[in-house]
Amino acid sequence: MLDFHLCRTLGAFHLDAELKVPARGVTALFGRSGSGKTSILRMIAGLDRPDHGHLRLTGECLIGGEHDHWVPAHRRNLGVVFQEPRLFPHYSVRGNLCYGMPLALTRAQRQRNRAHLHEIVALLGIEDLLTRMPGQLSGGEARRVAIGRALLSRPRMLLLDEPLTGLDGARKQELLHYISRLAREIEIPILFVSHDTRELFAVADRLALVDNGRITASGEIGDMLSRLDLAPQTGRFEAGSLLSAEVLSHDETHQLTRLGLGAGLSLKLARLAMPVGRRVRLRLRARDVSIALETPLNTSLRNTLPAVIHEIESERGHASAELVLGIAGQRLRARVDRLACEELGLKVGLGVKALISSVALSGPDVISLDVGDEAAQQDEAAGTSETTSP
Ligand SMILES: Nc1ncnc2c1ncn2[C@@H]1O[C@H](COP(=O)(O)OP(=O)(O)OP(=O)(O)O)[C@@H](O)[C@H]1O
Repeated sequence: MLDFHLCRTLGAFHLDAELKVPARGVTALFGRSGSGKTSILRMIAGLDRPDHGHLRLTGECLIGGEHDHWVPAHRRNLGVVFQEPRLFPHYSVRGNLCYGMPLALTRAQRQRNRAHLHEIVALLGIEDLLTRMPGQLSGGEARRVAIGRALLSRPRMLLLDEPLTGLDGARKQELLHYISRLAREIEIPILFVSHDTRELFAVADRLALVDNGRITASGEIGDMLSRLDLAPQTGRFEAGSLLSAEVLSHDETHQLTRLGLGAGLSLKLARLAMPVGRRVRLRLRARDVSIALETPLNTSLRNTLPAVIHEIESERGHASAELVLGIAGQRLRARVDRLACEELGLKVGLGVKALISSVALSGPDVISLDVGDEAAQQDEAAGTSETTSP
């Protein structure tokens, strides 16, 4: 468990942040620029001291408590990666990686360190960079090395402060891929600071919303993104849902993949390079979900799912209304015209059909939840995975 209540006054800014979350998987601190995310992270890392408060990590008190503890940064055993990679310019990549590794006095310890180095280097895809100097690395490569260096010190938690800032689209996707892979393959919990919902979708398991120095809500990422009351903070344009699904089959003729949502429901989208049986997380934007009262005839939409309306929010001054639908025990957000809402008589408890275009969904909207995806994708490419027709 990560449990803190940290208070600090920074000029005119008052931080009073309280959070209790399980110390496993990826927890994202999400909020606008200037909301206080970095200040919270720095106090957790031990780089700044709160005016008062407490911090406990897996039972150990690092700040506050009965004896007013203050464990200094170097004794907290946390791996911290900032926006800037901060590598040592005069050390090679290998030198940087080995810098914080635990001292190895015996042969067995040296072997353990070596095995750990190989494991992390492979996980981050930096095998070919080991002899380079930091000045010869791209922005994304330097950040992967910084994350590797933090992990090799065997931290009990990894703190990432907007590690994707300043990278272009392709480099960002690449680094996100490595971070989400790390999150699934290492057992170290990650606290991830971000102000980009796309990053959250790709890596976070839990979300804590930071607003004006306070943590205003926290919870499982799918629940948080589908909560209408949090829309002003989670972002109206990118409003959507995260659904859990499983690859059921591929239709090679039409280049489609069928994903099972549970309760016998499924939806089709463009062919994914993932084997049958793969568990995935699927992002569906609210604006890509339409509503009908009956299953429409003669439509180009390939996905018609029975749903029940759980919530409706229609704000004056907006042309659209926000809906939360229940589908196979999951929450799905939809955005429809207010006029359509009135004309169709949509209300809470009504059974409807959710219509989703298969072309609204694409590869980047689907994240694998299982480890070893690359191997599976290579199998796929080699034609060795199981493939059936829908
Ligand atoms: N040393 C300081 N003195 C005065 N004000 C400060 C100081 N450090 C931070 N602040 C203020 O505290 C607030 C929170 O800053 P912080 O960097 O934690 O926000 P953030 O959410 O991480 O922002 P960003 O996403 O832009 O990095 C801001 O209003 C900032 O101006």
